[in-house]
Parts: sequence; C-alpha cells; structure tokens
Amino acid sequence: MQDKVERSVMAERRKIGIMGGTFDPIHNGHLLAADEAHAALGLSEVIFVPTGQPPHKGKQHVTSAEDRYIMAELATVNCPYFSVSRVEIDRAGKSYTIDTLRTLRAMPEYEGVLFYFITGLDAVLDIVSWKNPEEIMQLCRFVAVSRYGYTHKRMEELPQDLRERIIPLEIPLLAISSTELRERIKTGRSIKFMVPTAVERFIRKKSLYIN
Ligand SMILES: Nc1ncnc2c1ncn2[C@@H]1O[C@H](COP(=O)(O)OP(=O)(O)OP(=O)(O)O)[C@@H](O)[C@H]1O
Ligand SMILES: O=C(O)c1ccc[n+]([C@@H]2O[C@H](COP(=O)([O-])O)[C@@H](O)[C@H]2O)c1
Repeated sequence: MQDKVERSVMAERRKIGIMGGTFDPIHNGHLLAADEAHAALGLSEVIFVPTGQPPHKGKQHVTSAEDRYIMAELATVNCPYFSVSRVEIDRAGKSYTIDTLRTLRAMPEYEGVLFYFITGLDAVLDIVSWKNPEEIMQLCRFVAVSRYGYTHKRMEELPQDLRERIIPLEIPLLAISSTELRERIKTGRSIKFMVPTAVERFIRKKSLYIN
C-alpha cells in the first residue's frame, strides 16, 4: 500500500535530468546519454551543467569555463528539451554535485521536481569518493548509462545502500571521450562526426586543444 502511494506520488512529479560534466569538449557521447535518459525515464527536460572547477580533475589543465559553457550551448541549442545551466560556473570553488543539487532544489521553478543525475558508468563507479554520496542519493536518483569498457555488473562493487538508488540504463555505446577528442585535434585527426558541427567550428575558431 505504502509502495503504491509512493509510486503514484512519484508518477505525478515532474522529472528532470541533470547531465553534469567537464565537457572539455562536449561530444556526441554526452548528447546521446542525455537523450537516451530523457526517453527511457520520461524526463521533461535535461539540464546540462558544465563544471566550474571539476572536483576530480586535479592539476589537469582544463579549458576556460566560459568556452566549455559556450560549447555546451552550441551543442544543445537545437534540442527543445535540452538546456545549459551556469550554476556551477558561477559558483566559486570546486563544483561539488551536492551543492548543485541543493541549489537547484531550492529554486522556485523546480519546486516538487524529481531530479535524475545522469552519469556514465565510469563516473558512477567512483561515487564513494564524491562529497556526501549518501546525501546526494537522498536528493536525486542516479542514472548510470553504459560506457565503453565498463559493464553494469561492476555496480556490484558499490556499497548496497548506494547501489540501490542507482538506475542502470543500457544505451548504444559511443566510444568517444573528451580525452580522445583533444588528442585527435592535437595530432591533426578528424573529429567531424564526434561532436556537433557548431562545436567543431568553435574549437577551430578558438584554436582549442592544438597544444
Ligand atoms: N561516450 C560516452 N557515453 C556515455 N557517457 C559518457 C560518454 N562520455 C562521457 N560520458 C559521461 O558524461 C559525464 C561527463 O563526462 P566528461 O565531461 O568528463 O567527459 P569524458 O569524455 O569522460 O572526459 P575526459 O575524457 O576528459 O575524462 C560523465 O558522467 C561521463 O561518464
Ligand atoms: O561532487 C563530487 O564530489 C564529484 C566528484 C567527481 C565528479 N563529480 C561530478 O560528476 C560529473 C562528471 O565529472 P567529470 O569529472 O567526469 O566530468 C560532473 O558533474 C562533476 O561535477 C562530482
């Protein structure tokens, strides 16, 4: 009975996806993951949230937040249910997901919304090292989409209480990563069908990733 009531309450709540990432640069793998989650989970929209300071990228050089934000805008502008948020870019310090969830949940336009945080399986397997993972799981549902080189079976490595809150989602594998794209640009190889055309044009115009 309790379960039934809970399910019917959840069915009435607006469901919104959050696709967080460094997006250095954004690529078709990110867009496909967000689109598959949108369809499979009945999300009304997906908000892309480029990180300001990625919490786990350490000393690795990261392209300016503004350029990564513009690329995210260019990649998503033609999709009516995608948008890009500046919430992490405009916040000082490391971009912890817990802070982002608290901020979004406190915004009047998202009152009563059920958030789904979309990540690749590689990122989810690392969740125990994130800030406040238990509280994150209370504030949203986690979605773990397939990523080349990983299987959902590996979710068994996670503590049960966290694993139970994560929705595994099989999506077509696109073996694209931002690392691979940066390497391709540096070595003069094509990225043509791996990123939206507008993103490729921006990368070329700003001479990003050439050294
Ligand atoms: N090809 C892909 N398929 C599915 N999910 C992906 C893919 N690429 C990235 N993701 C997921 O998107 C989120 C943001 O990823 P991120 O911006 O770090 O891209 P990345 O390609 O993993 O970058 P890098 O190679 O620099 O680590 C993460 O949850 C990541 O797992
Ligand atoms: O909050 C944390 O501790 C945390 C640690 C690592 C990653 N994240 C988030 O996970 C998303 C993917 O991160 P990344 O580094 O793979 O681009 C992005 O939104 C990050 O802010 C969050």
